[in-house]
Amino acid sequence: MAETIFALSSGAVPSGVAVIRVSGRETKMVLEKICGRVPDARKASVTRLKDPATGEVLDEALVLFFEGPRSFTGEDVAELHCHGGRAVVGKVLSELGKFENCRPAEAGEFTRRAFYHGRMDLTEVEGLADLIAAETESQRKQAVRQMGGALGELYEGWRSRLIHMRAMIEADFDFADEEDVPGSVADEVWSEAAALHGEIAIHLDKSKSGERLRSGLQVVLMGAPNAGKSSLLNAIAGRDVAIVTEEAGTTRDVIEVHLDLGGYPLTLVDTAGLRDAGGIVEREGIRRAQARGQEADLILWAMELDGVPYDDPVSGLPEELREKIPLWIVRTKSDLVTLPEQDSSGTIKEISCSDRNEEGVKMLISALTRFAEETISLGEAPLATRERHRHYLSNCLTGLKTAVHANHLPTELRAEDLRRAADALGRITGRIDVDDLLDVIFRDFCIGK
Ligand SMILES: Nc1nc2c(c(=O)[nH]1)N(C=O)[C@@H](CNc1ccc(C(=O)N[C@@H](CCC(=O)O)C(=O)O)cc1)CN2
Ligand SMILES: Nc1nc2c(ncn2[C@@H]2O[C@H](COP(=O)(O)OP(=O)(O)OP(=O)(O)O)[C@@H](O)[C@H]2O)c(=O)[nH]1
Ligand SMILES: [Mg+2]
Repeated sequence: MAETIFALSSGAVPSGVAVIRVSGRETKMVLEKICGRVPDARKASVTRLKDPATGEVLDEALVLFFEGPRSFTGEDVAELHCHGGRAVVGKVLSELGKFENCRPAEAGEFTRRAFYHGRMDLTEVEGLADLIAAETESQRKQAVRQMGGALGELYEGWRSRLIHMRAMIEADFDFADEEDVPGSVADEVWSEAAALHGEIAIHLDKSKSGERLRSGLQVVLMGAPNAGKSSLLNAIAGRDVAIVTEEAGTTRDVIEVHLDLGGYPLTLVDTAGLRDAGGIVEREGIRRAQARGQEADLILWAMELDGVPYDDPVSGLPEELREKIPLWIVRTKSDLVTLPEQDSSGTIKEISCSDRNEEGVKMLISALTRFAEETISLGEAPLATRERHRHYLSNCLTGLKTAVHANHLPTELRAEDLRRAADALGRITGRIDVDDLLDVIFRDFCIGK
């Protein structure tokens, strides 16, 4: 933190305006040298930026100064809102680099300083990263909520209940020898711990939803060669994404399209048609198709309405994909034959469509939209959104469970399990030693954030 950092915080140049952010101890000195003065804190002022050595005007900018600790990072912060030309931005950044103890910021470093100075907890930091990555309304909503502290507050609330339980147990120790204090305090604590275990278990159960919302549902198109998968992908995407030919074995690579279905994110994946193929390239394509199928939230099994026996419609689908993953049969090329009665028996859902028939494609899109709504419905309660959260939540549950059930063990040991449970929650919010986690969390940030 000894160094002052700077970076372009707005998007790619050229742009209408470019925001260059500076944070750290030298901020005031930088402003004096480059603007001629330190502007009033938290007031926008139009200022000429000058080369400190020659006095040459670099740009006319809007300048903001935030005096620490009332700033985004908690340090002195300046923002130079310059014109967004490549040369302007390049020149201002290079002048900033000439000041002593000033250097370009690393990815996420401003936010890292905000975390370090206690302006944000780790779940808020993650929420901010998610907000910048958000592509759909539901993702934006979840991220704004998490950035605003909803998830962190939930976990800190649970943690303070655990800390309170331990305090009760310790108080019970202190009074244990005195006759007039009833020995039931501990019993109460254990029933409270059991109740908390229940709450956290429910929350953990729903966490898959939060993660799916963050990363988008994976829907994988699979089927025999020539079934019409790529045509369907193009029809749903509304553009010509994948190559379509009458040759079986056209698609080899995995092709992804990101869709926004009623605000829910869904990635539709086109894959190579499955068959016992000879060529090396096609075989590799089929291997990748099956790997994507394994990770899918839903498989769309494409097959022509005509010509394929109805007794085993999914023949060709690897055994291991049949049971685990929801699967819809999509009868393609429905324009070529008259439709049989729709059969919607069992868990397998059937939809008929054709890339030549808008109605069928629309039906499929609305079925996918409903699937997304049902799978990742965004309720009122904040959801865990990362594997990291789930990991520590289950550590917390283990601690709680051990404490509750170990009634044959001395209370000190059971209290120690409560501490472990509380620490696991503290690792999620970043209140408990997290140095080892930070690099991973900040790795995905943009420079300037
Ligand atoms: N120009 C600009 N726009 C931006 C940001 C920014 O840093 N600069 N933000 C960031 O990337 C976001 C806004 N977030 C911010 C959060 C806190 C503070 C801040 O100065 N907080 C002080 C004062 C709060 C107050 O006056 O109410 C504090 O928390 O003490 C600034 C921006 C989005 N837009
Ligand atoms: N009439 C009609 N032809 C279709 C329809 N969908 C696809 N086709 C034709 O069927 C052939 C194969 O279509 P593709 O979309 O390439 O099939 P695919 O399943 O992606 O095939 P592979 O990539 O080889 O596995 C092409 O000639 C398409 O024009 C449809 O709805 N109606
Ligand atoms: Mg194809």
